[in-house]
Amino acid sequence: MNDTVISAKNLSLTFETNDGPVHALKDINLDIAKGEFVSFIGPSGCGKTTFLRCMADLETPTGGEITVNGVTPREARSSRAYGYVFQAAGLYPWRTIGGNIRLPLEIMGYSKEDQAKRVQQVLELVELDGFDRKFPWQLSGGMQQRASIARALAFDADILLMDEPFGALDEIVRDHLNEQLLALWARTEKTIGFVTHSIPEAVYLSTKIVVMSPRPGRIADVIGSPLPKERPLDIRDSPEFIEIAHRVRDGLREGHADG
Ligand SMILES: Nc1ncnc2c1ncn2[C@@H]1O[C@H](COP(=O)(O)OP(=O)(O)OP(=O)(O)O)[C@@H](O)[C@H]1O
Repeated sequence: MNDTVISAKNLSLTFETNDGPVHALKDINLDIAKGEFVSFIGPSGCGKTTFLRCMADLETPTGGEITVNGVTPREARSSRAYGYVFQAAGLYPWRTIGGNIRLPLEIMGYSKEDQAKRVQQVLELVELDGFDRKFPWQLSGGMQQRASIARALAFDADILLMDEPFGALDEIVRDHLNEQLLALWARTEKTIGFVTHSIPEAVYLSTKIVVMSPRPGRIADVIGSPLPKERPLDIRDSPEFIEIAHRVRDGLREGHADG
């Protein structure tokens, strides 16, 4: 059985700018299997966001190939294969939390009844039940980010692409959201692509960590995690965790040395 969900082969993307070409991605080869939690980590400008945007059909590669569920990102997008969570929660302030989550469902033409059912389901998944009538500004930053995850989950896509969703939050809130995201992933068995700058976050969440390096943006190391699926927060003190974190750090250092 072929369970590859995302496959990049010699994927490249060069932006033509006034200052000359920027090689945001060069010869990226990576397969992501169904149900994996894959983090992308690397210094600013190494192409993490660009890679995620290529998967989501928000950017067009200039070389190589990328498929999502065996088809082009464009086709996958029109079959609603993925939900996308941006760095900032990006909720509309004039819509309630329920209204924000409902928006993609309205656009997709779900019935009113189905919309209400799905909003309720995803609010429960992110532990925000009861908050559907609140406005975004009535919620904390962490709750807003959860609402934005709920919005990406609303149409039940199998793939969730998340671009540094917790970057702006303090560490305690982030820890809590990391735990909740892992629980949600375990429950829903979705395939997740996750951009982060944090080594502990990448190691805690992932089944696979992709270390990237800049100029040109490329993959420096791919680290499979031997950690069990069940991960209490204190797993971060275990020797296995610390060993993977070291390897990620080494990969990041090598990338910097090249630059
Ligand atoms: N639309 C664009 N036009 C020109 N250059 C771009 C564009 N988008 C990204 N880049 C450049 O491509 C490179 C990769 O950018 P990208 O945002 O993917 O990096 P990143 O690893 O996600 O960075 P960060 O961690 O800061 O978010 C950078 O040099 C960036 O300046």
